[in-house]
Amino acid sequence: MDIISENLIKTVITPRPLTTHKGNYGRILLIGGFDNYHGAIIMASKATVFSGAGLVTTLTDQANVSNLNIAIPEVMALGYTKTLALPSLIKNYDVILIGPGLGLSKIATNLLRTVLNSIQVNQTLIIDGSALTLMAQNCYSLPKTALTVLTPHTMEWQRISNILIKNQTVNENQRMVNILNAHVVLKKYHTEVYQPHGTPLRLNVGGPYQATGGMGDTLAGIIAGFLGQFPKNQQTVAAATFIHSKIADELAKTQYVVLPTQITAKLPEFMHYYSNF
Ligand SMILES: NC(=O)C1=CN([C@@H]2O[C@H](COP(=O)(O)OP(=O)(O)OC[C@H]3O[C@@H](n4cnc5c(N)ncnc54)[C@H](OP(=O)(O)O)[C@@H]3O)[C@@H](O)[C@H]2O)[C@@H](O)CC1
Ligand SMILES: Nc1ncnc2c1ncn2[C@@H]1O[C@H](COP(=O)(O)OP(=O)(O)O)[C@@H](O)[C@H]1O
Ligand SMILES: [Mg+2]
Repeated sequence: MDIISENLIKTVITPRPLTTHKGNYGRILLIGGFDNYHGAIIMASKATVFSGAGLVTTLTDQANVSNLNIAIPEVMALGYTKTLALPSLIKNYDVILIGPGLGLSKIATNLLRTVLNSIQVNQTLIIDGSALTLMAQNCYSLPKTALTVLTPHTMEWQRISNILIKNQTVNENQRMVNILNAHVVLKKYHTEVYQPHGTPLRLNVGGPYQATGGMGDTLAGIIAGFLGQFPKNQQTVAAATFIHSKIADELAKTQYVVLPTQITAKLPEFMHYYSNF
């Protein structure tokens, strides 16, 4: 088990070549924010934009569109309708994140199933929150993509892997990661980042001041933003995970709790620091 270091993050976050444009920094599609979870996808979308993604589109509950537009006008907001042609929409994106505030409704299940059936091998898929629970409930298999990243908390991992929380040892987790053939960010105190048949990485930053609803939605958004612009590998997933909790640690020097949106607001400053580090 290796520790995720500041050295790793500086190799991932590099200065931008002068002639690049938004098309070079990822076309990201986020899907979520239904039922009473509208805020989750707003937090995820904000985090994706603030982490530097080039073009961000968010598909959410129709009733959430104006709130999303007000919260983060850089995002192209799409309201869900029954006539939505999701398979042809998905084709336009490099990275798809599904799950923050998706809920467990029939609409949510249909959206997830369509994503799993439509995604192509050159695309990256991130599955978070309710989408993980739906995967487990419906016994859905993971598709073949360039990279699939699951971002469960320990209960979501129990549902997906059938490994009880008390039995979630590094060896057991790695065994299941190999079977699933997906990257897994197992969120907890000292989050672990797994890749199939690889060496697990452990975070040594972060703490209970992060125990606020939306903290994981925000992390999922950062991972999406990072995978849109940096190499699609475990180091990039680990760098996103590191910066999320590193910012929290900095804020926690003077704050009892750290809010997800405060972490997001600090992303550009911390990315600037690490790009020149
Ligand atoms: N503002 C919004 O719109 C927000 C929307 N959100 C959205 O809500 C959706 C449902 O996600 P969820 O994680 O809240 O519920 P669910 O998967 O049923 O887990 C609950 C069960 O798991 C356990 N458990 C929970 N966390 C754990 C942990 N870290 N480590 C270990 N155990 C943990 C917990 O245990 P207990 O609290 O009972 O001790 C309980 O048994 C999802 O789409 C998400 O994006 C939220 O992000 C909040 C802000
Ligand atoms: N005690 C803790 N120590 C470190 N990180 C924590 C702690 N409690 C929560 N977190 C972090 O907060 C996030 C919680 O994720 P999750 O439960 O999915 O949140 P949500 O679904 O409400 O957005 C994870 O990134 C996790 O590592
Ligand atoms: Mg979550």
